Amino acid sequence: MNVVEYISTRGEAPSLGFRDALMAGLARDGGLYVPREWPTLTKKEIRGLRGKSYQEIAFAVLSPFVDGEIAADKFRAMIDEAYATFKHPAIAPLVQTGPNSFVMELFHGTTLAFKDVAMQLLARLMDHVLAERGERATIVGATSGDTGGAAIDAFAGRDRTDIFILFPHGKVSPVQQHQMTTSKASNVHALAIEGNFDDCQNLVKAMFNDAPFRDRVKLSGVNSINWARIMAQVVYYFTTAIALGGPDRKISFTVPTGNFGDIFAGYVAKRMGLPIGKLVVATNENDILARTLKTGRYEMRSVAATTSPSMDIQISSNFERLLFEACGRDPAAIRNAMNGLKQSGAFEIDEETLKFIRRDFRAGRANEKQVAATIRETLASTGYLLDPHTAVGVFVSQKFERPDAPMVTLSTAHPAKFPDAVKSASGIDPALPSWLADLMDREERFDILEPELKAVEDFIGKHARAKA
Ligand SMILES: Cc1ncc(COP(=O)(O)O)c(C=O)c1O
Ligand SMILES: N[C@@H](CCOP(=O)(O)O)C(=O)O
Repeated sequence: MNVVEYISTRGEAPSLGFRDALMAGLARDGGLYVPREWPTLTKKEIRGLRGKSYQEIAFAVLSPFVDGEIAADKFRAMIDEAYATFKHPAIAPLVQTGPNSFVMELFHGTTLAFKDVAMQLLARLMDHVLAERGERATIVGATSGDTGGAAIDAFAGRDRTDIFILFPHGKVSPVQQHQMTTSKASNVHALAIEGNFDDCQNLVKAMFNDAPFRDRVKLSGVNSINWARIMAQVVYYFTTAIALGGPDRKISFTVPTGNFGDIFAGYVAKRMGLPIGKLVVATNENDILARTLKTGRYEMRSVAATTSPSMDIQISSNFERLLFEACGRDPAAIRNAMNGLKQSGAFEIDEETLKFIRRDFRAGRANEKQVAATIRETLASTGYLLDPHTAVGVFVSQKFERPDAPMVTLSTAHPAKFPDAVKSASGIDPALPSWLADLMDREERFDILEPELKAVEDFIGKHARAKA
């Protein structure tokens, strides 16, 4: 029996070991996998990580989750390979922007967004498990712009997988679109869906909930519904806190938030024993999470297009993982909440559960004017150029800075991914790095589909090479 078992938030799917949870993506009852118990590191063990490289810390923090299901030397080699693709030796370097404020740059991977950090490792983990089992898989993902590019980059040309990325047609930045549509690899399929990100994500979940289809094409997922995505994102909370004096000092983090995966990884770091002050949820005008923390009512509204399109999201998948924690891991409560969401687009959070959430989390929103002003003012005062998602974070973080705990805002994307918004706010046209310099001239290849499950399943069924 595994020491670390993964259980579904909805309580009606089998519990799994690490490799099966990795390949499953979404649980068969529609829930999300979490470890039955959180592994912990003592303060002494965390102190022991001081002076170690990102890769060494990743190995120490992640091994308890992998739980011996992948041989230690192989896992270590995957970590080294994954982070050798990064252009900065620190992987997630820190930049000081004020006396006690910092930006953690997560955009030094090949596709210039924080998604590369987890995706490069995920692709290697999946490849390893598929090779070991002599199997193939069909990978699906929904994207509001960044997950798609990172997944395509990480899986392109891998012969055990075909990857199908659903993105909202016309609602991602031109750079993001080209990152998804110009791959020459025959196992890559970019699907422009006539809808918004939530439609794409609903389609992905519907495919997982269609058991015959799921089994027929051997479906697996690369969104943060997949536990391994969250797990890999836990590492940079540790590296950053350690660099700033942790675990002997509490550090707070502000996270530009959409699907709640990145900030949930911060919560996991805290549960593992890392002293974290507050975790601040920063939303753009699509502020369902900020409203929820304030009112206790999770209520969907229509999605507004903003200059931070990757966060134009209403259904934050990973909020389900936090709710599961906050309600005492009661799967029936999660099933009720999710049924409410499906039927009426809303659910209420009871007082106790809300109190639990508010103990660790704070939330705020930035409107479009505030985002542009933050880009402009940060450039003027520090010479540092923010992308619009990071600007949402920096704006919100200012409300929660305290003299007793350094505040770190996660910089989730490079400004060159969103040149129009950055130029209009700052006058600067940020250049793409050398390996992407000709990106916008590369030939595009994508298919356009209606947001209908049958159309998407038919397309995938026709092109996927994994067959039961
Ligand atoms: C640039 C950027 N910032 C922030 C987010 C929000 O992250 P999360 O969905 O993990 O909350 C996303 C998308 O997920 C993103 O692409
Ligand atoms: N902002 C994301 C949305 C999907 O998030 P994920 O973390 O669940 O993959 C994107 O850029 O696609």
